[in-house]
Amino acid sequence: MTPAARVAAAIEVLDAVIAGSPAEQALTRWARNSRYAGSKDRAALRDLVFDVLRQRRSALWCSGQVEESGRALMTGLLCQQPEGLTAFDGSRYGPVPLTSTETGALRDLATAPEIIHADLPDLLVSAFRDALGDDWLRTAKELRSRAAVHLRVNTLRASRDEAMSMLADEGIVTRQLGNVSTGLEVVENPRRIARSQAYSKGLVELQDASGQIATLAAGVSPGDAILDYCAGGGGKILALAAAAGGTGRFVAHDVDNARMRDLPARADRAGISVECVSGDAISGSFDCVFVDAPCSGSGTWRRAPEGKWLLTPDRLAAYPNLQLDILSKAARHLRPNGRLTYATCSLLPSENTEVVKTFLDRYPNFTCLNEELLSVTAQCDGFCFAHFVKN
Ligand SMILES: C[S@@+](CC[C@H](N)C(=O)[O-])C[C@H]1O[C@@H](n2cnc3c(N)ncnc32)[C@H](O)[C@@H]1O
Repeated sequence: MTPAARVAAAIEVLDAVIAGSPAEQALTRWARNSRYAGSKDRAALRDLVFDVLRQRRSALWCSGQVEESGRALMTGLLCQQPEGLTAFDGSRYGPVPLTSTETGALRDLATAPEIIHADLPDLLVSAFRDALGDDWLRTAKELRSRAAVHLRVNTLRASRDEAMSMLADEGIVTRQLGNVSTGLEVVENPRRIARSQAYSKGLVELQDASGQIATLAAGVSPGDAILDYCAGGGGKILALAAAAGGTGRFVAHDVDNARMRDLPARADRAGISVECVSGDAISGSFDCVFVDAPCSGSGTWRRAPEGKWLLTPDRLAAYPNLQLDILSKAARHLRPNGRLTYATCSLLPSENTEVVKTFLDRYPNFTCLNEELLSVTAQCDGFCFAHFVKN
C-alpha cells in the first residue's frame, strides 16, 4: 500500500471508532476485508490510528473543524508533520485532496491554548490538575506520545545479558532499563519479538517497567504461596513467580475466566506452573496476595489511548467502591503476617491513596508498610502500589 492508501484506510477505521467501534475491532475488521494489506501495512495503519487516538483533541483543533470525522482527525494530525499532508494527493487509493476550505481552516498547534496541548477531555483536565499539581501538564503531554516497548527478562530461564544476546542474534536490539533489574527496552525491531526464539522459549515477556517494579517490590520469597487476584493475562503472577525463584504455589484468579485464556501457554513458555481459578474456587491461604485492580488506566493511556476519551464521570466515580470491594475480598485469602499488595495503573488519588485509607479504616488488623506512585516518564508508565501486612 502507498502512504496515501494507508492514510485513507486510517480515515475509514477512525470513522468506525467515532461511530462507537473499539479501535482493535475496527482494525481487525478492516484487515479481514483488505486481504491485499501486508503485515507492514497493518502495523503502519495501527500506528496512525493510535497516534490520532492519543492526540484526538489536538488533532481536531489543528484541523480547524468543529465536527469529528476520520478525515478531520487525520488532517489535524498530519498537518503538524513536515510533508504530512502530501498523502492527500488524489492518487487512486488515497484520500481525496484537501479543499481550499479545509486547508484554510488548518491551525498550528504551537498557537493552541494549554488545554489543547494536554489532549484530555475536560473532566480529566480538572482531575489531573487536582491530582498532580504542577506536574499535570507534563504528565498529560507525556501520554500523547507512543510508549517504549519494554521486556521483562525471565530470570528462571536466563540472565539479562543472555536474553539481550539471544535477542540481538535475531536483530532485536535492546538496552537495559536503569530503573529495574529485570527490564529491557527494545530499541530496534520490536515487531519481531512475538516470533523470536527468546520469546517463544520464555526468556522474555512483554511487560512495562512499572509492572516489573511493582512485582519486584512485593517482596516475595522462594516457597511462597502467591495469589494474583485480578490476574487478567497473567503478567503479574508470572513476574511474581519468577521473583520467587519459581518455587512455591502460584494461583491466578480473575472474575472473567476468558481474560486468563492465554495464561497457560505463557506459563508453559516461562517454565512456571500456575493454577487458574475463577469465581469462589480459591482454596488455601497465601503468603502474598496481589491485587492489580481494574481502574481508569490513566497512567497507561499512551498504550491504551481510547480509555481517556471513554471515561465518564459516573464510571470514574464508581471505581473506588469496586476497588475497595475487590481488595476486601482478596484480603480474606491472606495468612496471618502475609503481605497484601494493592496496585493500579491510575494516577488519581481517588483510586489510590483514598482506597488505601478507607481499607485501613475498615480493617484495622492491616498495616500499610508503604505506598508508592510512579509518575509517567519516558521510561515508565504511571502506576501506584501499596503494601500491607496482616497483623
Ligand atoms: C488491570 S487488569 C489486570 C491485568 C493483569 N494483572 C496483568 O498483569 O495483565 C484488572 C483485571 O481485574 C479483573 N476483575 C474485575 N473485577 C474483578 C473482580 N471483582 N474480582 C476479580 N477480578 C476482577 C478484570 O477482569 C481484569 O482482568
